[in-house]
Amino acid sequence: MPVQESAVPLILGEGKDVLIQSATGSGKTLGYLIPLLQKLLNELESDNNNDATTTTTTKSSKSKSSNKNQIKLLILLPTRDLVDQVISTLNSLLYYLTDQLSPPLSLLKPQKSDPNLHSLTVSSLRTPPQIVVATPLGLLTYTSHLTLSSLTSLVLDESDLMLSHGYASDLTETRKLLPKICQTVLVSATLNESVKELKKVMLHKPAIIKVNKETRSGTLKQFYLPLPSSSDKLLIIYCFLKLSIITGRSLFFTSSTTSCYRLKLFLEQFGIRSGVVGGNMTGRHRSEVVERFNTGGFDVLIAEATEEATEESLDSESESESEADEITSPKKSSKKNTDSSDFGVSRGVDFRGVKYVINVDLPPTSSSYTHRIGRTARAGASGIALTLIDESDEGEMEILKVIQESQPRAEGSKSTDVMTMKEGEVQPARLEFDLKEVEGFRYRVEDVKRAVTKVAITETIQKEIKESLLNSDRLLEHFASNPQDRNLLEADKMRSNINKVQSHLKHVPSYLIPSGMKVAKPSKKRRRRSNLPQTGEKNSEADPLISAPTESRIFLDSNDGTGKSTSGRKQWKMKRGKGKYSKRYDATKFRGKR
Ligand SMILES: Nc1ncnc2c1ncn2[C@@H]1O[C@H](COP(=O)(O)OP(=O)(O)OP(=O)(O)O)[C@@H](O)[C@H]1O
Repeated sequence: MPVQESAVPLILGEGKDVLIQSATGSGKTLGYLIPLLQKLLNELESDNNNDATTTTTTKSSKSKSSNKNQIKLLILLPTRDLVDQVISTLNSLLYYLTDQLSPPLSLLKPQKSDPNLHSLTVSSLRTPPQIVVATPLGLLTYTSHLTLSSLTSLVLDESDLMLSHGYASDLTETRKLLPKICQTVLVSATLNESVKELKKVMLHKPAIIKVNKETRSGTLKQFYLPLPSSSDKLLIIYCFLKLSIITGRSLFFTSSTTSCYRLKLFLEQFGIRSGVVGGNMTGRHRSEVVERFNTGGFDVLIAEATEEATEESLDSESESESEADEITSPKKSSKKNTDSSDFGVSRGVDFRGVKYVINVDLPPTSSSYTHRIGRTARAGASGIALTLIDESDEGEMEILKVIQESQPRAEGSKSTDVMTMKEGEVQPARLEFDLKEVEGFRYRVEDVKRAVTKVAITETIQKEIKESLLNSDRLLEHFASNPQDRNLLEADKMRSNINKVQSHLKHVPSYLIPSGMKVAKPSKKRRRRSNLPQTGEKNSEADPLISAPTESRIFLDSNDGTGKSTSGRKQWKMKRGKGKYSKRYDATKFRGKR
């Protein structure tokens, strides 16, 4: 990966301070972790060699043990979710190094749901590990229990978000604890005022690594779909999922916890399993849901994008000229950290194999848009981003324009690509989809929408919170000594009025499927060749409630750049250059004949 090719020699070979600015999903995390871990191993080895050559044996053994128990590498991140993610990546990298390095320690501000976290962390700090991963606030919570005087490397990851999370004063405090010489790496996907601010204050004669989007090997195609009103969004989501226009792992971004659960309950009624990651959940619960999604537990993940309100004001801020020895937030009033502010999933979280990012609610800024769509097309893979827009809302249309200005033009693609786009087209490009094609589904969608009541949504949220508490490791001890609390929660969890799923809704009646989207019945010969089961077919023909076709009709079949579905015969002709797709085809002659 280009970012790693550049970062490793600069960080490890030249020992420079480095600013890494590269697109989402381009491999920045390993870009700094690998060289810094190697540097750490080199330091430990040289410390050990020095000890071996020291003459007094008593002295040497003392210093050996102390070297092993000093914090050498500190990684700061703006959210708890990112701290957990980096700890998990580190644990995999350190798998074969357990005899040389102790497990990394995370420092997080204790929350009400983690009453024992503080004492556990303090006891871990009695024999400090070499690597600490923390949020700035988490680090400052434990300063009286640790020393950073031996630190040799510091990383500020997702640094563009650091100041918008109100960490300016915390970072100023942290700087006071650092030794004078400490190699620092600043990492960000975007270069905004926060990053410039931090660069000025934290880096000394830095090398700058800027990897352009063009170096990405997979393609990220961006579309928007204007809808007459926001109430059409659920109709589109239902149709795209049920008609297999969207297949594979998809991430749906909404702007509130309620919209997350409304969508989840709505999809549930149609037999579509999904998971939610929202601000109402504990960090551990969120990590579990992400892990279940990453390992194929379900294909639809609905995420609440919470951190974007703070970014909004940042984006519009003009350049601030601050003194170079104090970190100030580019925002006029710095937002103070709260427990919920250090959560965010559209930034940095590594959702694996995401094929589609769907913005159910429009992100407020171009920067939050960039980060959301960066959850797909990661590590050289391809992906599609689709944003649903309420065209009656002028504000949304304005934001769309700003987003389009910020995004690269379409690269253009061959007919084999998932979705064809014209070279140089503005992105996100309009997806040509006629809502009339799916009008037949409106009745059932509206019916189900009515069934997803506010009460049902609130109960589901409460149920999730109870589930979170029941599964909490940290409350295990409490439940062991207070079983009545556990029983109360269990009983409460069962008392729910959430609507029962109606199994007939799982199926899509074939008479409702638009003709352009019906799968052509293959010939007998082709059926044999593709080993399709020849029995049981009668049933599906006789039953009007057959399941939807499993192939994507719009994204896969659209080769004419319009996004409209095309028939199988047209497909065949296009592929083989027959008929009007032949090079020798003369349109005037053809018209004459007719
Ligand atoms: N050299 C590599 N070969 C293959 N996969 C890689 C390589 N480096 C990183 N990856 C994978 O690429 C994905 C994206 O990497 P990473 O999370 O570091 O991206 P990022 O640039 O930090 O993105 P973001 O800005 O969204 O945080 C991860 O799943 C990671 O495991």
